[in-house]
Amino acid sequence: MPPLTITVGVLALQGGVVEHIALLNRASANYPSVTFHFLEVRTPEQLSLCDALIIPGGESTTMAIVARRLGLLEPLREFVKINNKPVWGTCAGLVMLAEEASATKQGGQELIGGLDVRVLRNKFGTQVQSFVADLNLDFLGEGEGPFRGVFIRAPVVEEVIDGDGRVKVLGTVKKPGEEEDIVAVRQGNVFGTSFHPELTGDVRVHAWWLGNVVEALGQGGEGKGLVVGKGKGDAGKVY
Ligand SMILES: NC(=O)CC[C@H](N)C(=O)O
Repeated sequence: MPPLTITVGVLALQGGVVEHIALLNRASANYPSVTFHFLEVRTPEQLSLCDALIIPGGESTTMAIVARRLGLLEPLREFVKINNKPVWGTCAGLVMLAEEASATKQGGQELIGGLDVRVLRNKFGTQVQSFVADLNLDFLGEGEGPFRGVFIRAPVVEEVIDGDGRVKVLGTVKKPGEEEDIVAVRQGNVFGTSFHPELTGDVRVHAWWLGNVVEALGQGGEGKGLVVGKGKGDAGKVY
């Protein structure tokens, strides 16, 4: 069996690209039998080399305009919704992966979609209202301590618009005096977080997601016997 090689792209039109790549590199140490390539993606050709993709934070309106100009919007939609490759969006990336967004600029903004949710952009206000909150992310596994969520002009999921229960809520935050907000969701191959794990130095969400990528790529090859994921329900599972 040939060794398993996985190429993970990070959409690099703007926003927190190098931070994601740094944490992906660290997370990849959890999967020593897999060869990972991490690739900055700016063209449809580069996207076509990827098995999985991260869409970073930044500004979703700008990202959509640049993606359109570079001919990337349709290939991204195909990547997420037709080829069903694993994709993770953080903050503006979550906005891009939503089917609907409110608080958009006049005339709306283009989205990639894939998550049957409506996001509310900039839920907590402007840059100066950025905050950090300890989150209980059960999917990280039993007994894991809280995860420091960094929220910067963050969106939240204001409504799940899929009635079939395909959208799983994986994390919430509750600010004092406010309602609980949904800040992490997954629908099949698509994962989104309102917060920025790449800015924390805490590798756990990246390691969990890479474990999912390895699993999704379904691996025979070297993946056989690989222990991945400490997520609920798959602790110690051998793929
Ligand atoms: N930190 C971020 O990614 C901010 C997201 C930005 N407010 C948007 O709606 O696109």
